[in-house]
Amino acid sequence: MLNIVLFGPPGAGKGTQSQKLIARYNLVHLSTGDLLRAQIAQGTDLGIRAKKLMDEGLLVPDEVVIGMIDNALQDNPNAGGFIFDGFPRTVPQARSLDELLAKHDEKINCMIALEVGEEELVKRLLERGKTSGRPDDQDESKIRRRVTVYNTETAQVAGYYAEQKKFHALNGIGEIESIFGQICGLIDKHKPAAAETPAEATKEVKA
Ligand SMILES: Nc1ncnc2c1ncn2[C@@H]1O[C@H](COP(=O)(O)OP(=O)(O)O)[C@@H](O)[C@H]1O
Repeated sequence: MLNIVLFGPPGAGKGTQSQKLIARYNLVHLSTGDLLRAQIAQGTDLGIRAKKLMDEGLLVPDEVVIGMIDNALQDNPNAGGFIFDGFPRTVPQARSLDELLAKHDEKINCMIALEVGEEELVKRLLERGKTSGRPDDQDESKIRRRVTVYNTETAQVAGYYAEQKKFHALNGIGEIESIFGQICGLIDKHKPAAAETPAEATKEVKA
């Protein structure tokens, strides 16, 4: 399996690049933002509680998103791998993700961070807010709060993956296709050599 964390502040382009990556590598896209918005649309208790926080640009509690990811991993036993988008957003979430993947004998292969400065993020999100219908995209002060939450609570997740030598940063400003090409270059360098594993395993069994 190929498991990638796509990382970066709100508006960095994670969703756009995820769509292209799932097609190229046959992966399942797990966006905690999308999963939460699905809960809101269904009017579940979880959705009602999460909506208040999301509309204010604050994070929902770790155990809520960790539970959703746990369920999603179990719901996709035959996936070729996953793109985690918008998750993990805190160090406890990153630790939990490692534990959940370990239960399935899996791990994160690489984490790719898209770097974009605050003024560009605000511009992009206000533009997205014109059509996305997302309350958190329509108010500049809420957008800036999301960027601040990213800088104070989420940015340290990069250090967690750097310690595991899995952190890679790319400039998120540029042509979508060019950024996609750079992401694919990194993935191709770090993806597991699928063909080698079974052959090695067979050799060991014989020996
Ligand atoms: N992993 C997470 N942990 C906590 N809250 C989350 C997480 N993922 C999404 N959220 C909530 O959902 C909101 C929207 O997330 P998302 O769709 O990823 O948007 P964006 O990255 O564009 O801000 C966040 O501001 C936060 O309130």
